[in-house]
Amino acid sequence: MTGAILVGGEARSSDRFFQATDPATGELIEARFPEAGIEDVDAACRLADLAFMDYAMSPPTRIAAFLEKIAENILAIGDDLIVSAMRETGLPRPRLEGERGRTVGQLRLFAGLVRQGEWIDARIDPAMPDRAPAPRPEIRSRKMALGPVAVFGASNFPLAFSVAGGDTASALAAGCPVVFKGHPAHPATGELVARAIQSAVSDCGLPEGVFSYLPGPSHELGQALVAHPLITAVGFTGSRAGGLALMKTAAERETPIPVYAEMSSINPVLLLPSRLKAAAEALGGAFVGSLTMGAGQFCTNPGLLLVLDGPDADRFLDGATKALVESAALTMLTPGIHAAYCAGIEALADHGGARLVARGLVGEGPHMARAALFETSASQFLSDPVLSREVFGSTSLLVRCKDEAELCAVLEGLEGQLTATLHMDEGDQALAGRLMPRLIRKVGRILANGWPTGVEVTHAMVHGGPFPATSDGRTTSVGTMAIERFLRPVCFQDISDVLLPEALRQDNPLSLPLRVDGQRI
Ligand SMILES: NC(=O)C1=CN([C@@H]2O[C@H](COP(=O)(O)OP(=O)(O)OC[C@H]3O[C@@H](n4cnc5c(N)ncnc54)[C@H](O)[C@@H]3O)[C@@H](O)[C@H]2O)C=CC1
Ligand SMILES: O=C(O)CCC(=O)C(=O)O
Repeated sequence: MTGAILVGGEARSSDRFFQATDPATGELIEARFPEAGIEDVDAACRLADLAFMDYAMSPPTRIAAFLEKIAENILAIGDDLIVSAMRETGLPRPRLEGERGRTVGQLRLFAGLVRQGEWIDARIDPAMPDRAPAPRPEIRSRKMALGPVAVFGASNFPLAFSVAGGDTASALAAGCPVVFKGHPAHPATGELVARAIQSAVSDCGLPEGVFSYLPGPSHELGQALVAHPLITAVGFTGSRAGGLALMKTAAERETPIPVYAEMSSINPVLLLPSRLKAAAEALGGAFVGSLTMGAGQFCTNPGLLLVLDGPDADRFLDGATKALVESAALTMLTPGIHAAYCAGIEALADHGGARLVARGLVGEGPHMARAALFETSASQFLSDPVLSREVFGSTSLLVRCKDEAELCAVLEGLEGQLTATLHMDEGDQALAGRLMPRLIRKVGRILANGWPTGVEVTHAMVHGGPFPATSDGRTTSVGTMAIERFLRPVCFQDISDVLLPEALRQDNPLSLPLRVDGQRI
């Protein structure tokens, strides 16, 4: 790791440098990293475009082997990767080791998906030369990669949502070269992973432009990347302001492109009455575990609790308070995120419409988050949009609803969400059934009797949801369905076999699953 901008196979430097902060001490980390400039953006995008068709038309086995090689190279970095991520993010070792496992598992899951071939969605509608009154031509189609993709990593998952995270894995799986904008909060960790990908490109004999890495803190860098005419789509996880700014740039280009941005969510948790009666205090304690995990720096953090008012709501608050007042303060990812968290808590504490229920322990480090829990009434909540704004970190607001109608009004007033959680038992089935259509309209994932933090990476997972949880609620950024974001269908009508992509040739040389005249074979 030398501090470099990686443009294809080349390591470049710059005359501008930046440093990361160790959030545990507040000190700058000594290593200096070159800031990528507009010329690097242009060179990376041109190389990506040059690599595109060769890479996209590769047999699935070649792409799958590449994804597996990336996973292998990441593991080969060894403990340096974990140590670097700990220093740059303040996250603890077990969490980062788990995240490395998730990252590698994600790459391997996509490799399996790519090999299996269903994602190509090869379809053949045979010609009907004798059809009357007019013959039908032969029609074949497959899903094809969009082209070079710009990916922005998140600060809160320096491995699983960063350089080799879900957006990169799904774009590479689809056959799209990736130009990655490095997150300025973890440049050493980012570069270690970027070099692992760069080596995998050469180990697998792929064109160098399949991957480039552009580190830097400036918005201009990210903007130039999204505006670059050779970029065809964007993957992003981060703030609402950042996601919206990139969506605007993408929409205003001469050729607008899709932006898949995962932004803000407060993840309502509904504590239904029968379950609450049975387990109010225990639920309060379990809730605090999810709230404070990772200093609450999850977009799936349970930021809103909805409850029918009554003594069981008080018992829940008692249980939560007991756990919360003993919860340790944890270091946040960056001074900026910590400052935004403190400002958010202050705004809620000063807000006449919300009452502070409890705070966690005070920490000793410079950027430590004390957990917080507030409560309010549904009528207050409904009358003031400030109360439903995300405060990124370990804080949550309990809303007391006087009846089911008020609970439904609160749900209907919410913006789009990544998740909604039901705590329920058999006695709550009927109410849950009435709430379900409302939840389906609002969120990407509905779960029962668990907590929303900790997303599984699987085939059925949806980590998405209507705006502003994401910029496009039709998709997911976690799980194998994420590949769909970077594909488009291309149809071949009466094209001779020799000109067809291999995936659609008559003798099915890739042994792909096919849909012939609508039937799976
Ligand atoms: N949705 C989620 O999962 C997450 C949300 N956040 C939110 O984001 C806040 C700040 O955290 P960051 O990780 O720094 O997110 P951020 O959105 O500020 O930055 C993410 C990436 O986008 C780039 N970027 C941001 N604004 C841009 C703009 N206007 N033009 C071009 N590029 C831009 C940054 O340089 C960085 O590479 C947090 O306080 C939290 O509210 C943070 C992490 C994850
Ligand atoms: O909860 C998780 O595992 C994922 C959360 C997430 O996507 C995020 O915070 O960006």
